[in-house]
Amino acid sequence: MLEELKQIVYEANMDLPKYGLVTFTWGNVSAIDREKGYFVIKPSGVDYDKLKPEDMVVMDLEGNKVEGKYNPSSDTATHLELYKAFPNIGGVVHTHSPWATSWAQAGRGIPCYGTTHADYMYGEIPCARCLEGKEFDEYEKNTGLLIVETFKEKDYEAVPAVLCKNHGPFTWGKNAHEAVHNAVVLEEVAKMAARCEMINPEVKPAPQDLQDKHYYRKHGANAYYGQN
Ligand SMILES: O=C(CO)[C@@H](O)[C@H](O)COP(=O)(O)O
Repeated sequence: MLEELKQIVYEANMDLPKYGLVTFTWGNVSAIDREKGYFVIKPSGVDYDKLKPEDMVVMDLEGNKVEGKYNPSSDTATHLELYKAFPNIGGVVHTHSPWATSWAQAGRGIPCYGTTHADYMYGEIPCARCLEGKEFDEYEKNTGLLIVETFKEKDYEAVPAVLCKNHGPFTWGKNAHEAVHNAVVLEEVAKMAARCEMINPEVKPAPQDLQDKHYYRKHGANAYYGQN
């Protein structure tokens, strides 16, 4: 079942080590078929160099495993909450990519310091707070709900990325390939922003007109946040 989507998710997962976003098994990609009501995700704890397309795990939208010899990724419940809350996304990525994870561990969102950031993400990339107390009882589900809460006043399509404090980044897109692309962009932007602050600790975000111009030029007339 869903063999084509398994192949897509397998290839997207293999892009994570290809772009230097993961070490060992520290990451996962999924994609959803909303018409069929299933999503496909990487299996938990399987080394990337041993992964095969047929190893991908098929889940329903209640979080039940439908097909697959392995357990689904430990972050599956987070992916599911994002699919439920963000209707226009088709793929989700989670990694521990070093620069984005460093911002997450520092508990800071990433300001927009330049055009590379502005071309892909509108304004600051937020850092969601860390879970507390009993919230850890349903860790992965509540991580997803916390991301959704963080985007209550933000356009998830204009900022397809979030940092989870003391954990790491999640990105999304209209499909798995775009979600991986956004994960690569996030890591590069996180690296540049950290170095920018090292070079000039007084640095300020890029002028709003520059941010608007670059985001608008790439995403079209209705792209400005809040002007749709
Ligand atoms: O955040 C974590 C663990 O801290 C997970 O993302 C793992 O790094 C990947 O887990 P699997 O996808 O292999 O279950």
